[in-house]
Amino acid sequence: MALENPEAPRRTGLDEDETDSVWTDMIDWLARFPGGAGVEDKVRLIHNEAGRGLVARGKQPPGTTLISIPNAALLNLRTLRPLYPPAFNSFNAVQWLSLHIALQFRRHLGELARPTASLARSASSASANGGAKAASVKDHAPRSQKRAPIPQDKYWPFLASLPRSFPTVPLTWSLDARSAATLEADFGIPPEDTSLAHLKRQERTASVEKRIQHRRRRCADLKEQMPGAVRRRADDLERRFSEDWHVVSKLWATSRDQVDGDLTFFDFVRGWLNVNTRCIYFDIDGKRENNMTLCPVIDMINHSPGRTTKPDPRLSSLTFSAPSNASRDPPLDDGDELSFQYGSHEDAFLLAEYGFVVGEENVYNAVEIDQYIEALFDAQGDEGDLKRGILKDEGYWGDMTLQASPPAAPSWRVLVALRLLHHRLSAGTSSSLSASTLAPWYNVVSGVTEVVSSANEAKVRASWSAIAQSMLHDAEAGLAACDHLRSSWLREDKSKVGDSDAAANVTTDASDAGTSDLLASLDMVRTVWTEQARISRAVLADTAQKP
Ligand SMILES: C[S@@+](CC[C@H](N)C(=O)[O-])C[C@H]1O[C@@H](n2cnc3c(N)ncnc32)[C@H](O)[C@@H]1O
Repeated sequence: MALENPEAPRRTGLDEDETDSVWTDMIDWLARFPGGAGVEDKVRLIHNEAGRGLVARGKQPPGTTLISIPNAALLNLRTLRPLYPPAFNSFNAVQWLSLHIALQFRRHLGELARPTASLARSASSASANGGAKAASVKDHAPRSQKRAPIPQDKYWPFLASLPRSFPTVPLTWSLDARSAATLEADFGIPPEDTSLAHLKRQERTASVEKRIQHRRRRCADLKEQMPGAVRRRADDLERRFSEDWHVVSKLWATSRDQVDGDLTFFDFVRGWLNVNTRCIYFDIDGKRENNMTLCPVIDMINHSPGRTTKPDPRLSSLTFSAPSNASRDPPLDDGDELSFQYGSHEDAFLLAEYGFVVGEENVYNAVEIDQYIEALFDAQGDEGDLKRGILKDEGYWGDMTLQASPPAAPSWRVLVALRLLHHRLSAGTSSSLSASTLAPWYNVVSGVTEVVSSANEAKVRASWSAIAQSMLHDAEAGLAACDHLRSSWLREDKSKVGDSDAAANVTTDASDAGTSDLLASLDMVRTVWTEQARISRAVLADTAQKP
């Protein structure tokens, strides 16, 4: 769970008609809580390239409280615990919230099929400019709710507003790229899982099977185009997801008779991605990892890099206010979108965790060069290993980047590593090092001197410039591969539309094939490559200017 920045929330997007009724129901439900009325007095819901968002109703004076959601309407460990038997107490917040959403989706919505759900929805989910609304609630009509309510239904009017698919999140590509049998094996899904059984049935249904195969291929293509930094983060997210699924499904297997409901793998995926993209830091006096909450309405606020205004927990509510006089965030005029910074995150992180990118405006964008630097140390053999150990001991190993924001340059950590790399040790010192051998380097690290030596500095510069060149080369190859893939998808879709035109009563077309969400995803991957190229070029240009 990406909670290193306490202010981080997470994601969504819907079709307008459906959203509006779901939104109205949620606002009515909130009004039943003491302090929960008047949510729409100062804000209103909009739909834009980020999915849904909130804008100010009228000019809002600095510091005005715009939204105030009572603590009782927040969904977190504190409010969830009373709804479940003690057997579930061992769950952490992510696991419990994900399970709860999964059970509620299944109970109120029934089968949320994968991947045809995203196929059916995808055409309307991506905006004309190539952005993708994160998800839709229109995937499935709600089941009629004739059954008697159970305690766990308490938050349904809020949960009904949550997205049910996350087409631009790499975890979705990774799952959609696999067959039911592979998923079953990879995630230890029990054979009786109804969502997997549904997918297996679809795989055997001639009319759907082709589209599933088609999407599977494209998702595999998308995965292949991911830059290393996205891949690393996406792998990490998948590992966290998988661990939570195992913990929850294991306990569920022995305690399912204590709670009304059916847990399925794909519902859990949706629950987990909602938690990961929408939770807001909120202190419930628990372990740090559990200090998080889902929060109606405030979870509709989108991300803007650099904003300092954040959701603000008060004694009995979670609030969001117009930027204060002291803030450098722009004041809110009528129709201006509310936003805050989910964290100081680069696009690779935003894509892997939340399914969107910002592009050039993201001041945190940087190019990861750990692998390249590691290779340079490897090439020095024992001496390189020794130096790597020193960097680790001193806390300088890893997280080495080329940075865009000004001036474009390698990070301090890169300089520290490269200065040590090029500070050659005399023969025989590779097993034991005296302080004096390393003194010139330590002097630079501690700021006593600026460079180890001019010769060392020249080699350092040559290294980083070679690395930037290599990163630029990789980025250009990545961009070309994305463009090639895009053209081949479009060509393939065009020929499909032609085929279906020819066979007049065949309904399959490009939109059915889920083209727009995949294209939007590809554009996001492309943006990360574009940023890598831009930053590498800027570093090279800056290097060239220096004597
Ligand atoms: C907390 S929700 C915000 C509300 C969301 N837009 C919705 O429709 O429910 C976070 C999600 O919104 C979308 N999002 C947030 N900020 C964005 C941005 N600057 N650009 C594009 N999408 C954004 C992403 O899908 C993200 O995962």
